[in-house]
Amino acid sequence: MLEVRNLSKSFGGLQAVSDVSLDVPEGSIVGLLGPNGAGKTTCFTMIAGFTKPNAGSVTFEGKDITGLPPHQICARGMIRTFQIVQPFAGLTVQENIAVGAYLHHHERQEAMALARDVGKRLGMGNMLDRPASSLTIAGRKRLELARALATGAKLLLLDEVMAGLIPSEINEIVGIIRQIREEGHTFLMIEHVMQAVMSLAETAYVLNQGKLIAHGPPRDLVKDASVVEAYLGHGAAARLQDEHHA
Ligand SMILES: Nc1ncnc2c1ncn2[C@@H]1O[C@H](COP(=O)(O)OP(=O)(O)OP(=O)(O)O)[C@@H](O)[C@H]1O
Repeated sequence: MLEVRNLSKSFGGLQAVSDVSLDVPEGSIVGLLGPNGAGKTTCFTMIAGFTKPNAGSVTFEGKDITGLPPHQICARGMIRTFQIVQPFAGLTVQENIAVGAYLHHHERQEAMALARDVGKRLGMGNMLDRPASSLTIAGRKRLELARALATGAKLLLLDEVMAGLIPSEINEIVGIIRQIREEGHTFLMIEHVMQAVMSLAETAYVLNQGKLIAHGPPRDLVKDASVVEAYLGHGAAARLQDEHHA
């Protein structure tokens, strides 16, 4: 569904993303992992059209979308969410979800009806009339997912949707993502919460210093020496092995 080929981006002298290629098959959940500053968000901004790559291509459902602006990419069915959710504080939850629905439904009544349906599907039925400013962080994360779904997106790029949540809230969002996937959606997710990646993603790509260093099932990646070293520093894999044998 999504094919990223040889994507690169530099900021001044800093090579933030270097020759990254990845695939997201339809119906899958794919993780994008890596330590802070690895280049994950920069990849997202290029895939979703917020930043133009210096080189490489992005193909969505067989069509080249490299360099298209975000609203055109969104209209084709791919949307990104943001780590820090900033709803329109003066609007209700339903009105906030409707902001997404307006992409394909220009009549207020239709957009609001779709927003109500999506909100209910995501367990927000009893909060629709509340001001968005009253939502907890977990509520805001649900709202962000609901607004993304209301655009009619088929592929969702989730940027650290679990960040700032307590374990019970993480479990709730994991359940919601599973449900959305079963409804036929596809995900590429940046995520630091390994418990969530392990239980959701079939496969994940690991970036370090802008380059892809590994990819495969998350269960294998956490045992991969290059991945352990990227997160914990040079020599960490050997030290962990020694401690394990001691
Ligand atoms: N607009 C920008 N201008 C200059 N440098 C940037 C810009 N955006 C990102 N960078 C740099 O590019 C590198 C990759 O950043 P990026 O935000 O993509 O990493 P990340 O993997 O998403 O990190 P985190 O997990 O901390 O969000 C970092 O060194 C960052 O400082």
